[in-house]
Amino acid sequence: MKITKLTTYRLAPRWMFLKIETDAGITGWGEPVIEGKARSVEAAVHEFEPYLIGQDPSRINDLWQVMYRGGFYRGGAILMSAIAGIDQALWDIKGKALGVPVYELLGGLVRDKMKMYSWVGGDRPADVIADIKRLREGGFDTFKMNGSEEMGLIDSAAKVDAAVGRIAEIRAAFGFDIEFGIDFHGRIGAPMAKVMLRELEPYRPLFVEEPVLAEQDETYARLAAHTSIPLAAGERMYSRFEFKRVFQGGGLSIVQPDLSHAGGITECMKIAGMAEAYDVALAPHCPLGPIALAACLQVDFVSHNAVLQEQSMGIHYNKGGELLDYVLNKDDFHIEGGYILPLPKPGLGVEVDEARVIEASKTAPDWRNPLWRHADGSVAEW
Ligand SMILES: O=C(O)C(=O)C[C@@H](O)[C@H](O)CO
Ligand SMILES: [Mg+2]
Repeated sequence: MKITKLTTYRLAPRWMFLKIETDAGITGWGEPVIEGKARSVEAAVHEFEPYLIGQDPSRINDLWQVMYRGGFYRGGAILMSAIAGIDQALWDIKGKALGVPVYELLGGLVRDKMKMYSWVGGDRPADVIADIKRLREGGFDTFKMNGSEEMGLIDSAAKVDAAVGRIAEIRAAFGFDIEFGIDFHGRIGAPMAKVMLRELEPYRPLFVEEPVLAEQDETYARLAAHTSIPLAAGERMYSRFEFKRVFQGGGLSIVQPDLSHAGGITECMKIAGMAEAYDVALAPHCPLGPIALAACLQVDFVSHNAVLQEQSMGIHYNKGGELLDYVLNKDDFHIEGGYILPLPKPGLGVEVDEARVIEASKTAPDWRNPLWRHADGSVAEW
């Protein structure tokens, strides 16, 4: 079998799908994208074409190494997201060619169902109580929300109290019958992270995510020494070589590699294994589309230390497109009681509605995250 064509489709809400065709008529789909830089990733995918056209798609490991090492420069959000989507599509082809789901090629199921969580609130975490109530009726008992709005490197007790007050309201409304992660989203710098973690202790969140920006990953261990709250990060780390430093330095209880940013299934399987060796839990990041989620699930269902899976149903970013809009086999994404079952079909398990994808790609938005500024006019982390 030979790779014959790569086609990319940017489409609402902020996703990009990649279709890889072969001379055997088997097609694989991937989701290479960086939110807000889809065009850059699209260019990167097509710059990899000369390494892929005419090659045997079953040689995923060799093609991965060629893409990673063959161009001298390596790593980073754009190139690793391009490799991620190509890798996903190659695994999709392999599974379809052999007639089995990818998790069978990775050694088979370690669990019968996978725990999911739902986002509540938006960019500015306002009223999450109503969201939690609604989603609990749908069977979810685990949630995630932004922990604060803009936060200065040093900020006021009032700002801290406003952020912590929202968490206190959740516990007052639901007690400890629900679990939630608090995403600091990199908005809180190292000085205030210590303050916030101390004030959040009594409310026992399941985890705090991106307690500082990935570029301050040496801080994780220092923060972990000050709090019992499990710390999580990983969506802005792009290879096992970045995660290596975090495992060695310590401090993270949960790693959240993104299957569409960190080199795909091939790379995230290696990250998952490294995490297990350090007794670190795996909770893949996935605020994206169905192919990205399907790739996450393939890794979740074969990784002993996978504990939680993010999914984007109802997420505040999904304006103009919802998780399963471009999926024909919607029923296979069977979520019940906050768990999802393994996707049964060969490959990644997603039957893409290609006609709808092509149509949607004609009006693809150039999504960008908002640019926030502090009261003094300086740029604020979003
Ligand atoms: O889902 C998460 O944990 C996020 O922090 C969302 C963030 O990754 C946005 O997708 C960036 O545009
Ligand atoms: Mg996050």
